[in-house]
Amino acid sequence: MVLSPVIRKLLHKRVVLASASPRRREILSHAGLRFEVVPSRFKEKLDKASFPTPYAYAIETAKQKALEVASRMHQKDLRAPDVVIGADTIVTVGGLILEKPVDKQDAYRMLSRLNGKEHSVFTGVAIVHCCTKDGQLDTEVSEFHEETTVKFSELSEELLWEYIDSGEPMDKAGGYGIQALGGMLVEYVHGDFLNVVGFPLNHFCKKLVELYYPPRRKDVQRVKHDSIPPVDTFENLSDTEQGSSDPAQGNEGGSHRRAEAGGDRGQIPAGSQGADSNGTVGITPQFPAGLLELIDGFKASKALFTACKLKVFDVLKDEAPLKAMDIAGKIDASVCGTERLLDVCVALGLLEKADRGYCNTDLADLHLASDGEYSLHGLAMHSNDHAWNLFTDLELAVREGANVAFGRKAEHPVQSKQTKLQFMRAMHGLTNLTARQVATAFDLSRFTSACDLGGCTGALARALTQQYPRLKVTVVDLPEVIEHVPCFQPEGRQTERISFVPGDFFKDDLPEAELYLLSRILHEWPDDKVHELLSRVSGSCKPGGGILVAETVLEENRAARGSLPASLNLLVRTQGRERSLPEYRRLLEQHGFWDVRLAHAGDRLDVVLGTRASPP
Ligand SMILES: Cc1cn([C@@H]2O[C@H](COP(=O)(O)OP(=O)(O)OP(=O)(O)O)[C@@H](O)[C@H]2O)c(=O)[nH]c1=O
Repeated sequence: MVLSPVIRKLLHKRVVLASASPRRREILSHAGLRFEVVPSRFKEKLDKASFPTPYAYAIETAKQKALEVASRMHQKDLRAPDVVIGADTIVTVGGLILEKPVDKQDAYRMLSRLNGKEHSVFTGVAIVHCCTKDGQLDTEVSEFHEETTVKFSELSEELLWEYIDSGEPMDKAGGYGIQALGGMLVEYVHGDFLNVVGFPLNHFCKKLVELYYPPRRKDVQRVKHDSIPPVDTFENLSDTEQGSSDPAQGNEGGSHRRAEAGGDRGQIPAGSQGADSNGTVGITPQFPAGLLELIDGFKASKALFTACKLKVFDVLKDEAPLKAMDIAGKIDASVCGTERLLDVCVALGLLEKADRGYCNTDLADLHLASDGEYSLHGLAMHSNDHAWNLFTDLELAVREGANVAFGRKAEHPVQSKQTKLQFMRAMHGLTNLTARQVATAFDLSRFTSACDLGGCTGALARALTQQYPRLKVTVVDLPEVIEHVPCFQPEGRQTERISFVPGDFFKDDLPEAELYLLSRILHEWPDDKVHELLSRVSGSCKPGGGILVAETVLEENRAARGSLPASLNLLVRTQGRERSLPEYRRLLEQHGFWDVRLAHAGDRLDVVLGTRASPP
């Protein structure tokens, strides 16, 4: 359960805690936050003397920890998380800053300094909002610190050494852990206890309120005291779109984000304030810009699809800058229509416009032109030509359920002749973007043979053979898919360790392999077919062999990161569905796989690995 709506603001973002501290992880997960943990590699050795105050040092260290993780993840995934949280806790006494002791003697020196005295514990926190623009990482840092005063009792040498010998002091600032044995050393605490433990949760929530519910202009005029509400009013904050839900887009937010259609989110629209007879200003809701963006979302998608279909990004990849008139000539379209479409693409961050004409952004060059390893042109076209039509029947699919919809409307993505190449293009681009992360989510070096069922163009097989020099991969897919595979072979990069076998994994014998791969396959099928397939895999897989399932795994409350629209996609198109980890675990265990583990493989994909147990 999440008590604070402001924590809920982060639930649909990819949040990363840049810390190895188990205490921070525990405090934040108890608060209901969902996040990944990526410990920072930033070395804590900034020059303390160069900071005006101890907390300035802690804040800077926290910031560097978070920025290191943001930039590492951005380099690795080509996309940074939405929010990275870094923290640093220090203890100060008599003008000295104490961090974690390096050995027992150091712990003794620290504890002796604290013995019988008051000291301060500071935690600096950095909340880094990230966005990727034209392939570059853009960050916006919010930071704060919290101070707590702690007094130690007079402690004997014997007690100090006994405490040191317990091993507790070694990974803790100041050489003690107030939450455990160290609590016995403490006479009193003034301030936030959790701040001493390593994370000032209360101040963190206040900071989020400040970021996610920026004060409206009229409130700023009327409220003289601190505009951040005390923590006991968090529950009163509405979770509807009151003001910016994204600090990087709010009034105080970063200039790096696009301006909102519909105006400044933090402003009250003209004419919406009314004074009553007492002269009190009435409360009018803020302009729901986020909601309008959602209502208009389909128009933005359609503009992107149309520009892809008309090959605008291909034209501009070959030759740029070009004026609207020249582009219109090349794509055989009207000048006025083309100009409007191009301007929308500029507003969507897909094109750039200068005096000399329009150019692709890096994003469009990389992903929206139809060639290139990481092109998503095929996916955009598949969405335009198929998903779009199916979604017009979403209401029907919701009313009647997937089973009914399947019989009447759905088609297997590769069954229709006209669509199979386009579908292959869509899958190829998408798989290329995630294949390396799937291949490296677990160490698969113990396997020497793998079979990729429904492996389509072999994009995952290629990443696997690149990663594991001993591995041979057999790709099984329908004959009409395999027939087109040569169109997708990157020149000069064929490998003898990949073979393609035409076949139907529901009917034909599965090739022998130590590891079976099912990437984005299981979600396509209803439960009975999933059982049928897993039982065939289980029958072919020898004890000790493995099964690797790449899917978007639903979080506990079924809200997967950014993948909810995809689950509707399955509803309108197939009888399949996304599943949670317990569901995958149960499925695999039912078919004789044990030690089922999960790893994330980037933004929208997870990997589940199971090992074939010996038959009883
Ligand atoms: C005073 C006190 C500190 N701590 C721990 O001390 C570490 C501080 O070190 P840090 O450098 O801020 O963090 P880290 O553990 O190195 O992790 P990282 O964030 O990766 O740098 C954190 O763990 C805190 O909980 C306690 O557990 N209890 C206490 O009473």
